[in-house]
Amino acid sequence: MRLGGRLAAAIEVLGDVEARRRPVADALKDWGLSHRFAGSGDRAAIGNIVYDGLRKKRSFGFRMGDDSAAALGIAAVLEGLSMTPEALAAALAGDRFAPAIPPSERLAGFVAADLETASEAVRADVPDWLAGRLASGLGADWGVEAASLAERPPLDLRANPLKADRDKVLKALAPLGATPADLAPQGLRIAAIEGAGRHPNVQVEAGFQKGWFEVQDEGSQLAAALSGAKPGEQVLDLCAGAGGKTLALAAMMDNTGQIHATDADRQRLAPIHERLKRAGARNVQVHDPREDMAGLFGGMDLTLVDAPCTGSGTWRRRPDAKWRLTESALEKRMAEQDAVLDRAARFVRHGGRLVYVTCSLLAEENVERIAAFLQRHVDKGFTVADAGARWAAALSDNELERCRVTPLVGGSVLTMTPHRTGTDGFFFALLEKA
Ligand SMILES: C[S@@+](CC[C@H](N)C(=O)[O-])C[C@H]1O[C@@H](n2cnc3c(N)ncnc32)[C@H](O)[C@@H]1O
Repeated sequence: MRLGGRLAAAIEVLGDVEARRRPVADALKDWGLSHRFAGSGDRAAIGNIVYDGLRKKRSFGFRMGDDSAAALGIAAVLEGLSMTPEALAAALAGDRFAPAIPPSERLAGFVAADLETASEAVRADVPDWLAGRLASGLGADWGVEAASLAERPPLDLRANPLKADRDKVLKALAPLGATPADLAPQGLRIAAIEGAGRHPNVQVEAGFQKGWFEVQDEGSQLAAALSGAKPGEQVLDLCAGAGGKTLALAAMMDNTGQIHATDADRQRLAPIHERLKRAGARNVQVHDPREDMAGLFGGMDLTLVDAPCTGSGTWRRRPDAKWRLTESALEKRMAEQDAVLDRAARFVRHGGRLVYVTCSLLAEENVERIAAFLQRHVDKGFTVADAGARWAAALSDNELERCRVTPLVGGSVLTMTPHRTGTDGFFFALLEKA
């Protein structure tokens, strides 16, 4: 396909996402199924236009003076492929599959538009109703922080020391451009894609099949590392999902002690079995959601709540979620977070730790949930540990400023963001039970 056909396809998918308020991955998959002639390079290029258009939907709409699917697709091509309006017009000339494009003076207006005259929510590429909420979670520079959620993300991997050390994985993946991650000790990074490129499919690599590495955002790796899981401990991963953090914990514990992994959703949990096998993790017992786990009450050294959340910290990877999020969905997540924290508290032994993680940057899902938990459990002996000190102990001096540390009742909690930490947005809190 030439650029015109790719752009037309992207506009069709953007229209579908908008009209049916459906996940972008589903819309792209459907388009692929009904256009089997499109090769993998075409699909990647179409995907880039669609994702870029959704990431910057508001600022592109402002600069184009139009937020239709066509305007967003054209803006994404101009910016994503660094094309001038003239170069775009020339590339589409004579292409019968190309969409109509606005007159060149309007495209010149897009290039010259001054975003400084736009509202902060437009500059940050977020819905208006979320602006104040992001500000209370991220502080005065929330606009810059939120805008970084509209950039293309890197592909992050975690070497699995149960099977291979990081140097070995780096060597194997050097041809794919993998480099050591900045902060996570086992992390590797393949930079964000440029132009019409695409990330390599690392899951077909022999090293992946042999369990040498996993795909995991560096923020998720750091959250697992900060939990301080140690060999020999009893650990409960209560919201294990497909096991991203479970696998990281198993490696930290060097396959000793015991991790109990479960999730409310059997379908989400299902892939964990295959992943554990491939990673060589042998200290994990997976519990069906229907199982009665009362036998573990009061027995865990570490209970991890990787809570269900709005996922606002992952908008780089799932930009459609940013526009679909509603206040009622946020309230529902908050109620789930309270419920799962209350359940988790029952498993923590005296002297044990309760770790709460979200991939959200909204204070309502983060620091406010911890504050509400402490109020509900005022007589249970939970205190907030100094997560900032844990971060400082784990990283070198010049990296201390890389995450946001918020003091909270005698301790502190952490927020990682694409802008500061170069990771997805994550919140981390650790409570200790006296
Ligand atoms: C952020 S995801 C977990 C991701 C996973 N830990 C990882 O690292 O790959 C949150 C998970 O919480 C689960 N969940 C939601 N409510 C729950 C509850 N009340 N108890 C346990 N799990 C729950 C969801 O099914 C979902 O899989």
